[in-house]
Amino acid sequence: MTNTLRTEGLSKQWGGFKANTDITLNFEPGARHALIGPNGAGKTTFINLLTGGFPPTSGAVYLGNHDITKLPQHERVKLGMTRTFQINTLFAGMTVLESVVLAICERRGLQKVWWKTVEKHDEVVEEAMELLATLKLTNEANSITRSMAYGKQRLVEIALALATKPKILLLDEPAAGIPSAESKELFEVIAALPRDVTVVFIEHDMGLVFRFADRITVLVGGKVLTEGTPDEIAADPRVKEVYLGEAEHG
Ligand SMILES: Nc1ncnc2c1ncn2[C@@H]1O[C@H](COP(=O)(O)OP(=O)(O)OP(=O)(O)O)[C@@H](O)[C@H]1O
Repeated sequence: MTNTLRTEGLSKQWGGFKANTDITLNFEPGARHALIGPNGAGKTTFINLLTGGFPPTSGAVYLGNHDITKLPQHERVKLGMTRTFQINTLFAGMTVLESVVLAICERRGLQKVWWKTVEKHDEVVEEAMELLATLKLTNEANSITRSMAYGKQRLVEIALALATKPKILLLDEPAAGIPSAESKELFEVIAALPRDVTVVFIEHDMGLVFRFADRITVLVGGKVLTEGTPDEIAADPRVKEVYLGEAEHG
């Protein structure tokens, strides 16, 4: 499958410290794939290796038939893999619609001409409104992003990532710092995204993970402990041990 993301023997070492060791994983197209594990397990490091935040010490990342291990982040985005970024000060002061229009123009290479070509402008606004509808943000189209609830701001970040038309969307704790009612709503929207987008996400809230993931990978000490369906993971005594041990120490 051209949309399959996979890694082979991916490792990252900081000096003598092994943050990721020999991670070989397959992300099925359309999956809602959660990465879980205790603090410091190497989840964010792994996402950074996938997106090109920094290079691996060894191993490879493939998107379909492309070996993307050495590609910079923007090239990976062009091939269909993107992550969310915190809304920067420029986007925070704009309306939701303006931000998404700008992101779509960027993808279409229209950033220098869009305000001149009314016809294209209409097309872009239409695409932006469709995207906002997918994310249940239609009513917020004209709101200034920074004035919105945090849960809605996270959705705007996802809208900006989706404006690049990704096949793979990577989310590092999308619900961090938002009230639980809003995070459930956020995950409902994420779960309902079109199935042509594979979603890989890190999440600490096990309620959300088991409700919304269809595959789960457990990382411990930088290595894959196990991988499977939510039922398989819930029944795995090694996983219980890791989380019970963490609870006892915490
Ligand atoms: N740039 C870096 N230099 C040195 N060590 C790093 C660097 N980035 C991460 N680490 C270390 O690698 C380990 C894994 O960190 P990482 O952030 O990937 O874990 P995590 O599973 O995402 O943790 P959390 O759930 O707490 O966010 C940690 O011990 C961290 O201190």
